[in-house]
Amino acid sequence: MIRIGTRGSKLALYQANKVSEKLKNIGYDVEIKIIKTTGDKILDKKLSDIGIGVFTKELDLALLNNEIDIAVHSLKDIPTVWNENLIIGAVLERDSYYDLLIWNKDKDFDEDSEIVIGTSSLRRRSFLKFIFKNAKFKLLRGNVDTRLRKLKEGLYDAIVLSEAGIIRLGIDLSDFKYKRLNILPAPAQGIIAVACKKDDKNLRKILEKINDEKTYLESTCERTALNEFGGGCSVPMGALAIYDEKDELLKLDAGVIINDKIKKACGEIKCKVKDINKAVELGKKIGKKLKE
Ligand SMILES: NCc1[nH]cc(CCC(=O)O)c1CC(=O)O
Repeated sequence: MIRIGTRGSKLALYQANKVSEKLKNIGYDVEIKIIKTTGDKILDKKLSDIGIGVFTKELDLALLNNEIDIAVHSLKDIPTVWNENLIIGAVLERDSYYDLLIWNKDKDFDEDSEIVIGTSSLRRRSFLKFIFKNAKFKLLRGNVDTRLRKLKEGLYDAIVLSEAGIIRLGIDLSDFKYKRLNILPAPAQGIIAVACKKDDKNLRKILEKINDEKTYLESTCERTALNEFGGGCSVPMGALAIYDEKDELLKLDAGVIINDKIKKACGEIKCKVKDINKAVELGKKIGKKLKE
């Protein structure tokens, strides 16, 4: 029996169920345990103000205390410097990495409008300032349903959500208007990750069987760039790595906002899909470039 730990939100449960299905398909029994995290309890603050690992801490402890065997997370919620005894044992194939801007149907605005945009993410706010120069930003926390309800109630002119979250929840956006934003996603956005204890050799072997190698390579590259630049969720950094399997070429685009200016860096490296060291090398190089 593999005990899966997860947060209790609909999105988290969807993600845990997806991992559960994959494990069942290869012959394992699973059980899902719900654990509340600090990020679920504190709903009136920006994520960057609550601290690092707000969505993982309680699940990390449950892993270390052997109350669960694996924990399922959105990879973008796992800090790059995390816990030396834990490891990402598998990632699932990436879903959409786009951010969506969503607004009420009866509303019209353009890039010069003085609109109020709801988001709790420093990255989204910082990058969007360059598109909507006169926009004001208002805190928006809570699960995806709550956020859409607040938009409908008119508390915001528009809000930003990840397309992956919307698709996973099967949310019908036909009551709204929306478009994909042309901004760099959070490192590892749209990726479901499975964590386990580093010394749990048996479990790591099992997780290897459900791991998507291309996604693992890409997310390692993005997360290395974030780690090299430093700061985790408290820096407005976006990064997107894409591996072309035919050409065996890994490309990374990254950007940060510093003092209201966008700094961008990009690069590429030839490598095999299993060559994680090359992904680390490229991530470090681009992270360093951004720092200069
Ligand atoms: N910040 C919370 C969070 N963490 C992961 C997702 C969705 C899944 C993903 O983008 O990987 C979301 C919601 C959102 O950003 O709209």
